[in-house]
Amino acid sequence: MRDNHIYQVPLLINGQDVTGEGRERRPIVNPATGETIGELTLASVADIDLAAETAQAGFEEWRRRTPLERANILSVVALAMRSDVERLASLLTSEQGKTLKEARGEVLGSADLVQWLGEEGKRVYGRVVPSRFSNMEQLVLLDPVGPVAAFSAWNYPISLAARKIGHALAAGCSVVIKPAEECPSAVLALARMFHAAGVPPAALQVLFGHPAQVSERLIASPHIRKITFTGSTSVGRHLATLAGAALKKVTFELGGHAPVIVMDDADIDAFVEAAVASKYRNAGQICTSPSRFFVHERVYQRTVDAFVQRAKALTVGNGADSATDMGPLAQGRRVSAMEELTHDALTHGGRILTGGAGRSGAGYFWQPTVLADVSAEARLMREEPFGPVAAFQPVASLDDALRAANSTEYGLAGYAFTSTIEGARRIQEGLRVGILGLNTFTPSVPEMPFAGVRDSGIGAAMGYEGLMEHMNVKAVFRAG
Ligand SMILES: NC(=O)c1ccc[n+]([C@@H]2O[C@H](COP(=O)([O-])OP(=O)(O)OC[C@H]3O[C@@H](n4cnc5c(N)ncnc54)[C@H](O)[C@@H]3O)[C@@H](O)[C@H]2O)c1
Ligand SMILES: O=S(=O)(O)c1ccc(CO)cc1
Repeated sequence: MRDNHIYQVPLLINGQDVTGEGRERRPIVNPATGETIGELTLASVADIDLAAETAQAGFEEWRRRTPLERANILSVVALAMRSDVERLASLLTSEQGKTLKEARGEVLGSADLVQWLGEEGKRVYGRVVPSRFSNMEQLVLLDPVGPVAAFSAWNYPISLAARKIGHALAAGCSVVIKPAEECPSAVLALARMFHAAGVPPAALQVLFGHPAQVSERLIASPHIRKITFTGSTSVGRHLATLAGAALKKVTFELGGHAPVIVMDDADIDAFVEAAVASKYRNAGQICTSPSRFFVHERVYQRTVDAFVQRAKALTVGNGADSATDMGPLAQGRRVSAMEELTHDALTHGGRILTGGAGRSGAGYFWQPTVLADVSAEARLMREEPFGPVAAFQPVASLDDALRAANSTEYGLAGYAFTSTIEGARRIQEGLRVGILGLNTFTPSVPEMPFAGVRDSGIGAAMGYEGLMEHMNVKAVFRAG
């Protein structure tokens, strides 16, 4: 007999809840307590194939809507998200672990994004190119690329799903999304809001399953024309191989290991306040999280001391508790990763100044951690921690800082704090990243592209550039 308190989460194929007999299920766990709170249905191979085939029909229907109609529907979705913010936020907190305040911010930011994408979809113009031939017009038309297979991650379940679904629908594409199995409920609720607002059931479907099986099957499907993925670089590399073999367009938003350069002319107090808030946001589980701090030796000790003092003041606990500043990590395996990286940093000469341990009792907790003097050989300086661990290293000059910052293959976000124009200009030119914050840790906004370089991604999300990733160009020569 099933426990009545454990809820069921279905797949959503062509507008129908799919939970039926014979399908595998997996538990949904609250990371703050370790308790099973729900159960998720996993797609069969037949479910995956049906979703892909249905997406083709959904595309034919959705692409015929005008950009204005599509924008109006997305605007209704944004309103629904805002008015249901408390329900969505509490689903995020109970399945992902983040604080309710962070969860509300995620929902409201995602609503803004969905609305902005719909609006921007009205401005995806083609071009008239002056012709070199008389009696002929040369036009560049933009067509939606077709059904999209989207894979989103567990750190920002609503935000990442809203990005994937919002881009595809605003561009006129249909989408099959496979969100993270760990935190499914808020994304399913979001998908239902799109349908309620007027998106045809076949144009947006939600699959959960065995990730490798779902991606292999969808990427190979003749109906799917584009792949978009957010997750680790290693999985991205694997999906890139599959997409390459099938000649499908891709957008990949992968890992990052953001360097932070702090020069001796920076406003240290302002830096520390912003840096601690940014480092421990979402328990450090953000691809743009600042993680390697290269601080000029003249202000190193002062900076580290002030950072540690603020980090120690954070209250760690269940995200549902209003006193909590930082919730648990999303899964037990993230705690193991923090243990391994911290231990390795210590064996490479690093010093723990605060944190460095979990919490006794249930739940996947790891204290806000600061490590000083971590050597370049430590894994922590080369591998993305994706958790609440900050590593500090002193540097003697801006050249040294840039060299250290550019020493990994990642290239997502980077940050630098300096008060000189000359320093800012050298950093702008020298830091190998796709997103640069100068004297700020401002997170992503809808109107700016979000794009990693090197091992951090291919293509862009958000901004005009994100929509263009979902379009094909058609060159038309019209004679007569
Ligand atoms: N860029 C981001 O926003 C982001 C988000 C989450 C995780 N990560 C990365 O993930 C690492 C740790 O998390 P993880 O171990 O869960 O990473 P992961 O790459 O294994 O998983 C991330 C997401 O990808 C999905 N996934 C995994 N294998 C897949 C496959 N073969 N096909 C399709 N989807 C697949 C998972 O369901 C999960 O939601 C971190 O080090 C970080 O680099 C990055
Ligand atoms: O909260 S945001 O800064 O918008 C943000 C950035 C990146 C990601 C992907 O990890 C999620 C949220």
